[in-house]
Amino acid sequence: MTPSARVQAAIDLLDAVIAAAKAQGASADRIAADWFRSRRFVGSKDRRAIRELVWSAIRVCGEVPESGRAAMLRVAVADPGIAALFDGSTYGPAPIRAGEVAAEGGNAPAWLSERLRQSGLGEDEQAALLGRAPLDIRANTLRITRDELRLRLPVELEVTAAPDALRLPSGTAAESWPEFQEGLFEVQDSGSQIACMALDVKPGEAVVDLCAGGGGKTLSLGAAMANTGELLACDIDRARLSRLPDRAARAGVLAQTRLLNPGKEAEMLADWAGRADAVMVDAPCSGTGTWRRNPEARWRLDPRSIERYCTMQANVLEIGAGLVRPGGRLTYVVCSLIDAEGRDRIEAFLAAHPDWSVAMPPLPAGRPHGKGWRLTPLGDGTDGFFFATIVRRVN
Ligand SMILES: C[S@@+](CC[C@H](N)C(=O)[O-])C[C@H]1O[C@@H](n2cnc3c(N)ncnc32)[C@H](O)[C@@H]1O
Repeated sequence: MTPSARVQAAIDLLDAVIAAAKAQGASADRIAADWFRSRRFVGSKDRRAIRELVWSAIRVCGEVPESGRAAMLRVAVADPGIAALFDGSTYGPAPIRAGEVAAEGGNAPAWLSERLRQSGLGEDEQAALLGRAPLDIRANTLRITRDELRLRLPVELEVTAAPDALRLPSGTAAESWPEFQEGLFEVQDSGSQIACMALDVKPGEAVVDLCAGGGGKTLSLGAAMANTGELLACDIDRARLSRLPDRAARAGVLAQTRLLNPGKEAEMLADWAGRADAVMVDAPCSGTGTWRRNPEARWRLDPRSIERYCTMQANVLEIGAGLVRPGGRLTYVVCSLIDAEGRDRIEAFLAAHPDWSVAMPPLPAGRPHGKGWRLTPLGDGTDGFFFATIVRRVN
């Protein structure tokens, strides 16, 4: 493909990504995968270049762009090399017309940028939410230590603040390595690893991961428990939870799973009521801390979606709290940096439940935020997280 044809291909793909974002359809990753699958003639170098162009355009457009062309024109504003490729050549984009308007730049839709500002994130912190994420892995301590793993892997690795984490360059295909198939490591952002440390689980404890999804945090908790005690992973999403048993088998983690019916969670967990030593509540959230991985997610949010997440978060926090024994603890986690979803949720919970108090263990990165803890891409090189560990008073 010529460089101009790559730009036109990126414009076409962006049109599909924008339409899906407006209709709450498939993610940009999914759309790109399907798009390339139906164009097998596009070689791997061209694919990489097209993806690069598409994701650059998604990153620079704060508001949902009118069209793929308008989005690519925003890239061209800052990059004369791209502007020159609007040359009208065969398969290339038509030349830029006098007065043709590029999509609006910025970090996020204006209302969302303002919510982040009110949550203490300035322009530089917001810009860092749109950087490129490295690939962090976690040595599976059931099988190997971080140092031993480092010696076995074929690449240069950085260590991060999380004690079992190693950092690889963005886009490394680590899941194709034999060491991954052997369960020696998991792919997990260092911030997520540190959020798990906040629950401080110990061998022999009875632990529930209430919103386990595909089990990213369950596997980390199982390793910290050295596979002793009880570990129950729950979710209301059958498809997500069904991925957990295979992952747990590969990692050698012993965990039970339980699919919950929405609205009947407490009933279906009656055997755990007031019994858990520790509960992880990795709540559903707007994901503003994960834009490095899926920057187009910011085009899908509106103020009502944040409210809906807050309602779900209050619900799972109550359900999780009902499982904790007197003297036991709960870690509430969101990968969002909007205070309504993090800091304010914990404050509201504590105000309504005087028998609970905050008890954060020492952590290797991040800083206090309200009654909890915050990690950010700019400050910590991790995804953005808010989390807080709270303890139920012994009566
Ligand atoms: C942030 S994701 C979890 C990610 C997962 N813990 C991990 O580390 O990979 C939030 C999860 O909460 C689940 N969820 C939403 N409402 C729930 C409820 N009422 N009870 C249990 N899980 C719920 C969602 O299905 C989703 O999988």
